[in-house]
Amino acid sequence: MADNTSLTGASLLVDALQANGLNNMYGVVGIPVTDFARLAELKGMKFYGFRREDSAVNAAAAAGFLTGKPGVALTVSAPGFLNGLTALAQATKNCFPLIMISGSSDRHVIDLDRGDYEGIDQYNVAKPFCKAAYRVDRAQDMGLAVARAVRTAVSGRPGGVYLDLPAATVTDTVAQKSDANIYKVVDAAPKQLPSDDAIDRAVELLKNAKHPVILLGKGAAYGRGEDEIRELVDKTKIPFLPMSMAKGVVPDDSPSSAASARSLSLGQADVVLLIGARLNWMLSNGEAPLFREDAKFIQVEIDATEFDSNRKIDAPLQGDIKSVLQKLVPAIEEAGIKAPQDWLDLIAQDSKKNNDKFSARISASEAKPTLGYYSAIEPINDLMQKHPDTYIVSEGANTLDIGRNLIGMQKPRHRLDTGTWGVMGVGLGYAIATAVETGKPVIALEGDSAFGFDGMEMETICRYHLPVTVVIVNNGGIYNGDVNVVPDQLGPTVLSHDAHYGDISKAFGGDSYRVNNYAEMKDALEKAYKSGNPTIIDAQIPASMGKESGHIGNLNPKLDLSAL
Ligand SMILES: Cc1ncc(Cn2c(C)c(CCOP(=O)(O)OP(=O)(O)O)sc2=O)c(N)n1
Ligand SMILES: [Mg+2]
Repeated sequence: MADNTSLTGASLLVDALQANGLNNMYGVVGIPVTDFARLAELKGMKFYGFRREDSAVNAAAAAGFLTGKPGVALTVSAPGFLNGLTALAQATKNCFPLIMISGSSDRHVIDLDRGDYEGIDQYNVAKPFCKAAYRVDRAQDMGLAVARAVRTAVSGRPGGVYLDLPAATVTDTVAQKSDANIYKVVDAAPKQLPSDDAIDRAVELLKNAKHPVILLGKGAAYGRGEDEIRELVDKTKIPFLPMSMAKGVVPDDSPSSAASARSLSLGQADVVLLIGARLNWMLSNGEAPLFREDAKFIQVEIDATEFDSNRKIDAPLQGDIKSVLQKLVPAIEEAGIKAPQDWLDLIAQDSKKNNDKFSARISASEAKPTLGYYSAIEPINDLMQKHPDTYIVSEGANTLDIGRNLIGMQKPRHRLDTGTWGVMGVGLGYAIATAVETGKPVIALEGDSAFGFDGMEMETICRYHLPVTVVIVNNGGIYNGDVNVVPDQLGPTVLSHDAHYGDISKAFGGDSYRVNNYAEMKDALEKAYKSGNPTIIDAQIPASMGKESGHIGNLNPKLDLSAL
């Protein structure tokens, strides 16, 4: 490499990323970052080229969730930056650490609005959608820029950081490398411990609880608190419920799981211990009837402004999850706290009733000659129990919701899905980064509409020959495929039902299967898993299957269209 290249902003940026242990980059190149990406590869980074920026930034976000280090994404300016912005915002909402680097224009051109090639004020546009935005205008500031980006992304509540990289900085130089002051951030995410008073307050509440429950959010998975949480559940037998991406923090088949008795366990709980879970829309904002009006809440949360966001928190425990639990669990054990047996019996009874109903639905679906949601997804659950190292990524509505309940997880951080915003189009980007970062097989369980948002990334999966099996549950529509409102006009939710999505995989050298019943689905899944090849399995189900908006139909305003 020419000597002066090593003194450019581009080279110093790579040095600073590598100094902080960041060696993978997910992006789409073009003006002004193409050579920057090439230089990154020449200096030992791995660059993964995508077909669209939102998938690349989603991949970097997933890498952040899985590794605890910020994922790194790269986009071009303006349209590429804007394509990545949704994923940057989604990462911030999900509290996944991520640094999105976008090429940009020089300030003097933007600020005088002189009309640049792909010129918008990206630095200011990004701010409302991320944890912080920084702009690096001089090569000499590169060490500081990356240090700030890394620390901001992972400290406190993790999130997305935008790093604006003007074209001029790419080629700007320093006289000597040391001028850029490149260093590894010291203790990027410092431990934060709760006060002894806060611990005592929480223990006091649990001591008197008749109906305690533990609610685990994706923060508990990200915070790597599984050892402490498993000990807490094992020692106290307090029933737990995992939110979607917290599944596996405690194995779903644990006898203390109350997931099958969700309404009863939350609706009758008198003390709720929230661990890395926010009382947002996914938990009815903490309101009745999901929770009792008189329920008391203990909340483990790193961001104090989250407390009382939706209802009074009686025992706030501020700190990082692992540090809080390392103080809280021994204190609970010392107090000899155990869940009352009558409460456990009540939950066990309700769980058995609901599990019996669920199993009957699965067996009925498996017995049918055609495929349904349950018979299409149950083979994935079977495979997961046999191979718990496998990762699951999922998106859709019914496909997502039924899959969440049907697929039991044994390990933490092995399930990624549409997250707090329920965003479609995350699946394949998440699957790619999961396969890259872990080297393990990934199953992407997709609704047919959801797959359409990022289906072209199947080419990326095939190009890097990743062990990703994409199962597309095809009911020919958004939620379902047979609601037409105007004769001989396709309804707004209707998509192609007799579709051969598998051909997209074949087009790029991947494998494909089309299955119409349980046995065929089971067989195709086994073959795909064993092959380690990129694969699409087209699981055809009737267009009539699927509820509008899956399990969150209550959020979709209903109009009386019959009168029209
Ligand atoms: C970016 C984006 N656009 C649109 C939606 C709305 N939406 C859409 C378009 C969904 C797809 C549902 O259809 P599917 O085929 O993926 O799954 P099922 O048919 O099995 O329900 S789920 C949902 O909330 C969204 N959540 N995110
Ligand atoms: Mg569908």
